[in-house]
Amino acid sequence: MDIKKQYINGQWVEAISGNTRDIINPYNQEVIAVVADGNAQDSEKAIAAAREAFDQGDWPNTPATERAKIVKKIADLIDRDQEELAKLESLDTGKTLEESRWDMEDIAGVFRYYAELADKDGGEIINSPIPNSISKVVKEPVGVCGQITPWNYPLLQASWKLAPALVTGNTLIIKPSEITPLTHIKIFELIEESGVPKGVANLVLGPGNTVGAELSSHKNVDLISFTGGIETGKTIMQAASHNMKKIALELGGKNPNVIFADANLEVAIDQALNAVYFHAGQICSAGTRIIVEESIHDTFVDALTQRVKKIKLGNGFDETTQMGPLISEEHLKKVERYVEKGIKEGATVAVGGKRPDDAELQNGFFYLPTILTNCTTDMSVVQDEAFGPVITVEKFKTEEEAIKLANDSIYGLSGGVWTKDIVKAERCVAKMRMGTVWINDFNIYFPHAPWGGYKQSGIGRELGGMGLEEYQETKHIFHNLKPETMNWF
Ligand SMILES: NC(=O)c1ccc[n+]([C@@H]2O[C@H](COP(=O)([O-])OP(=O)(O)OC[C@H]3O[C@@H](n4cnc5c(N)ncnc54)[C@H](O)[C@@H]3O)[C@@H](O)[C@H]2O)c1
Ligand SMILES: C[N+](C)(C)CC=O
Repeated sequence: MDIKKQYINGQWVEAISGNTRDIINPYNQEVIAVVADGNAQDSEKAIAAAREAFDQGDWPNTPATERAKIVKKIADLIDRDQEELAKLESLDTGKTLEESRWDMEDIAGVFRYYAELADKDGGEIINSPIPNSISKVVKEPVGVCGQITPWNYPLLQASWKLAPALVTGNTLIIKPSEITPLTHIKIFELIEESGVPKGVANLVLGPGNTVGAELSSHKNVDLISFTGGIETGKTIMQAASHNMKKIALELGGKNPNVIFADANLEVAIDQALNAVYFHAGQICSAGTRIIVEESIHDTFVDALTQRVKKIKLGNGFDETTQMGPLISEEHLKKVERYVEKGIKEGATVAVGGKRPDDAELQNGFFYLPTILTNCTTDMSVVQDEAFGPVITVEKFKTEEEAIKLANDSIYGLSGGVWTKDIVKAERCVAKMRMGTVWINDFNIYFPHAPWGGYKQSGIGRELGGMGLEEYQETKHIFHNLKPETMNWF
């Protein structure tokens, strides 16, 4: 197999060490690609290229309209190569091809959205209180941006970082998860084809504790934008403090899905499945904490369980497959341990709770879609992010209790409320401490609305206007049109 390379300073290059890494299909453990496996030296080289492109190059001062044209071209190229990108994403992550196709549509939409937003903010004239002066506020790029992405939605999470960074005139180095680099490599072919100048966008491949750590700590990186787990987020925050770089952190979630007895139960049950079992629950905003009103608890759980029993596991490329594997053996074991601990703490397995027995699934990292009942908020299984296909069910009697349970978490990424009572719904979401709340829906996101977490789910916002501002500095320019001496000293 040809070695897939990094993209640094406009060149496709192997790792300086010459090291490579096998990329594994989580459905059957076959090697699907061999990629360069960089280390801190490769990061250093990419940072130097991005620094030079920012300090000496034209990109930061290129008119926003011109940058927007290039970013829009990237969107068009994504559309052109959508099927190839979707297949690579499914091979690499195990998610169904249908889900990857949705992701690719979303991704092109993100590039298009930011291309359209690029030239809309021309700054602001301030009504200066000082006579004979002009006071204005302009937005400028932050500088060299380090970007680190996770394995669950590799290219989608990258698009939330690449598109706003590019249209605002920054230069960047992105590092995908070492186990899912394939669509990042492909999009850099498209970035090259689109005409982004050399050095502006760089791709470094390799592990977090070398390549990622260097990006987070390096003095020549002005901003680090990270999507991944809380513990890694803390490490990155500490590393970023070395040169006080700006940070944007999109971290985990343990997302409550509150179901009132007066909800449209048919829809609530159907969407409760979608909220968790897409991509085998490996979604930061998965609605894994079902909090259901006691009077409908048994009916709700029975109906949900019947539907879960019918979920078809398999190869993401098979059109009948509804749920693919987990990402790795290590992650599968983590999910197993999490469920075992929940059972020891008193949870009951309503369905699933183990690996499937089917012969055809034994080479993949599969875990059955699972529902745990009799859960209480003090259990680790209710508090910790499983990042797998596992629902925990808690009961409530009053609205107040439901909100208290929903907020009882170190996380604050997202949550949902199901009820036909619109006043009650608005009352609840006003009290829910999360960055995104859905009423009578779950897991909806689009480029126009901000995404990010309260509490330990993160710092900052991606998407929307706020996602653009993350990549901008704000400068106040005061111009004295009639300078005069004061003769104070
Ligand atoms: N909030 C969101 O929008 C969002 C979206 C997707 C995933 N996530 C979260 O991501 C997590 C799953 O992803 P993961 O397992 O890839 O997360 P992770 O934290 O293990 O890894 C994420 C990235 O960080 C890198 N990394 C690891 N150690 C590092 C270090 N010391 N310094 C710098 N970089 C380092 C990894 O190589 C990878 O590229 C879950 O917690 C999930 O909730 C959040
Ligand atoms: C943000 N989202 C839902 C696309 C992916 C989270 O893992």
